[in-house]
Amino acid sequence: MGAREPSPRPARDAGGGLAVRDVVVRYGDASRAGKRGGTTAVDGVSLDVADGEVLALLGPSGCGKSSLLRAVAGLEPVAAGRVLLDGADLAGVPVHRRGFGLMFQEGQLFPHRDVGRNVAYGLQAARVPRAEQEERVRELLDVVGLAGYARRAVVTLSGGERQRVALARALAPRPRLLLLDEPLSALDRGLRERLAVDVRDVLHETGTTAVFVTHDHDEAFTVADRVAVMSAGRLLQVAPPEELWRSPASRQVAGFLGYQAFVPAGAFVPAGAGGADGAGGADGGELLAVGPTGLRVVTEPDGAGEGHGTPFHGVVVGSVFRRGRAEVTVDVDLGAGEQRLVAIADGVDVPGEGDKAVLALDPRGCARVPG
Ligand SMILES: Nc1ncnc2c1ncn2[C@@H]1O[C@H](COP(=O)(O)OP(=O)(O)OP(=O)(O)O)[C@@H](O)[C@H]1O
Repeated sequence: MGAREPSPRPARDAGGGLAVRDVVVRYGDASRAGKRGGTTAVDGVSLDVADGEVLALLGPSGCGKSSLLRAVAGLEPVAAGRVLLDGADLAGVPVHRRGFGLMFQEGQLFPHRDVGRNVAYGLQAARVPRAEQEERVRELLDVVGLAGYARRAVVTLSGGERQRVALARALAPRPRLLLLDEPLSALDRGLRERLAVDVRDVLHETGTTAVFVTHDHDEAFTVADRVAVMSAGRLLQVAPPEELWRSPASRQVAGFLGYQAFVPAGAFVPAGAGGADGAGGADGGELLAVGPTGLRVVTEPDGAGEGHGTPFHGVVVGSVFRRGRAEVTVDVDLGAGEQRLVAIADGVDVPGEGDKAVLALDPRGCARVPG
C-alpha cells in the first residue's frame, strides 16, 4: 500500500459528517466536578468532521482526547452537549447501532481466527453473503498491503502487520465513521512513521470519515486533513496541518507542536534591504516562536545573509548528526534570557563543544504568536 499513488480526495458533502456540539464528559461525582471527586475530562468541545475528512485529535496525555472519542462512539455518556451524524442526534443510540468502526492501540485481533476471518468479523455479524465477504476481505487486505495473508495465523504477524489487519477489519463493514485511538503508539518510531503514511492513503482511498487520536504531532500532521489541538478538556485550535504549523493560535499550541523558544518579535531584525518573510516587522507585543529549524549556525560576517536576521552569539554544549544534518545544542540569549536551544548547522563547519557559535534566526522556521 505504501507504493500506491495517493488517490484524489472524495468530494465532501457540506451537510454530512460528524458534528460535536458543546460536549462535556465527566467521571466520578458530576456534582463535585472541579472540586472533589469528579473529573471534567471534556469541557464543552464543539467541532465538525466533514464527510470523507480525517481529523486528528492532538494533545498531551490526559487532555481528554480518548474521552471525547469514546463519547462520540457512545462508549462514554455525554454529560452535556450533543453528538450528531449527518444531522441526526445520536443521543440514546447504542454503540453497536451507530455503525462506527473502532481501532485501538493494540489491534485486539481474535487470536483463534486467521487474518481473513478477523477482517470478515463485522461482515459475518452483518450476515453479508459468504462470497461477498471473501471478495471484501481480499479487497481490504490488498488496500492495507497484505494481499495473500488471508490464511495466516495472527500470532505469526509482526506488530505493524497486526495493526494493518485491525485497520482492514475496522474498514470492512464500510463504517460511517472510523474512530482510531492511538492506533500506532505501540509500534517503534520508524514503523510508526511509515504506517502513518499508509493509514492516510488507505483512509483517503476508501473515502473514510475518521477521527484519529494521537499525542504525536508528526503523526497527526501526516494522517489528518485537519488537526484539532486539545488541552485540559478544551479545544485550543483546529486547522489544516500547514496552517497550524505556520500560525499557531497561542504560545501553548506552538509549545506543544515543538516550537522550542519564544522571544520578543523584535528580536528578529531582518538583515539587508527587503527584510525577510514572516518574522520581520513591528511586533505589537507578539512573540516569535522559534521552531526546530528556526535557529541556525551561520558564518560571520555574512551570517546575516540568506534572509537570516542579525546574528547572536552562543556557546556550544554539544551536537548530534541526525537526518542528514548537524543539530547543535547552544546556550544563547535571543532576547528573553539565556536558554539552551538547538540550532541547525547546514552547509557550515560544525562548531565543537565549548566553542562560540554565531547564530541567526531563520524566519522560515519561526512563527508569530500572540504575546
Ligand atoms: N474511567 C475514568 N474514570 C475516571 N477518570 C478518568 C477515566 N478515564 C479518564 N479519566 C480522566 O479524564 C482525563 C482525560 O483522560 P483521557 O484518557 O480522555 O485523556 P487522553 O488525552 O486520551 O490521555 P492519554 O493520551 O494519556 O490516553 C484524565 O484526567 C483522566 O485521568
